[in-house]
Amino acid sequence: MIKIENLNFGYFDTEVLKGLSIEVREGEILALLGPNGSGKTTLLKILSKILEPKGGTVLIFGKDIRHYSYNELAKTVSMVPQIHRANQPYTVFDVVLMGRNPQMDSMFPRESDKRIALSILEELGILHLRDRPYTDISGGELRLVLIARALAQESKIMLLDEPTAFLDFKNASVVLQKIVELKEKRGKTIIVTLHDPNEALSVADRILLMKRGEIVQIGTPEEVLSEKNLKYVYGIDVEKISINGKTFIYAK
Ligand SMILES: Nc1ncnc2c1ncn2[C@@H]1O[C@H](COP(=O)(O)OP(=O)(O)OP(=O)(O)O)[C@@H](O)[C@H]1O
Repeated sequence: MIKIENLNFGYFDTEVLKGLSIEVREGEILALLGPNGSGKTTLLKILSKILEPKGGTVLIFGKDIRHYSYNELAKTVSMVPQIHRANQPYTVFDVVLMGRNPQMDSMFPRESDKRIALSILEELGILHLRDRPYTDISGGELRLVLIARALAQESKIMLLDEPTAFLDFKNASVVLQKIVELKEKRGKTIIVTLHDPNEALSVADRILLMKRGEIVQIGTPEEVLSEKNLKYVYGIDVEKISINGKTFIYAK
């Protein structure tokens, strides 16, 4: 579904992604894990054509990302950014409706587009915010709105950059459950950056562990989240414990 070969990228003279080769399988949740600055967001920005590779290829459904128009790519790939500056006081409903743009033939949303936006707001438990300006909501509420906007896009591939950042304990768990549901019920392919290995353990089919723009290991959570790998990547000692058949990782 996504095939990345020998991908290189750098900002100015600084190399940030160094010869990455990865295949992302249809219908899987791939979690990107790695310390701050390891290149996770940069990789997502390349997959959503915000940045262009400096070397190597990215194929999405067999087609080079360079040959996708922005509109065509937006039908296939949606992105929930890590940082979003809300400038204009659009209502929450209008922001979510904007997610329908790539699917619309004219400038005007159809009734069906509005229905989709409303049902997504309801599904994420933020229907009560629909008429509020999205400049005047909390950081966690804004994150849910951005997730709703990406869902409204109805793309096969979703990229989520730290979707649980700023969320309270309950909403973080709602979003993680939603990610799993999106895969299981809607067949989405999801690439998600996370910081907490426990969150990655709970949702990911596979984990890509990165350090300074390179792949440390890609594989199942059990394979990748070894004490040795985590020590190598984060420089801390961790311990894995099992409670009722579930594994948890904590820093010692
Ligand atoms: N616009 C930019 N201009 C120059 N350097 C940048 C820019 N954006 C990111 N970088 C640098 O590229 C490297 C990778 O950054 P990136 O944001 O991809 O990492 P990350 O793994 O997503 O980090 P985090 O977990 O902190 O979000 C870092 O060294 C960062 O300082």
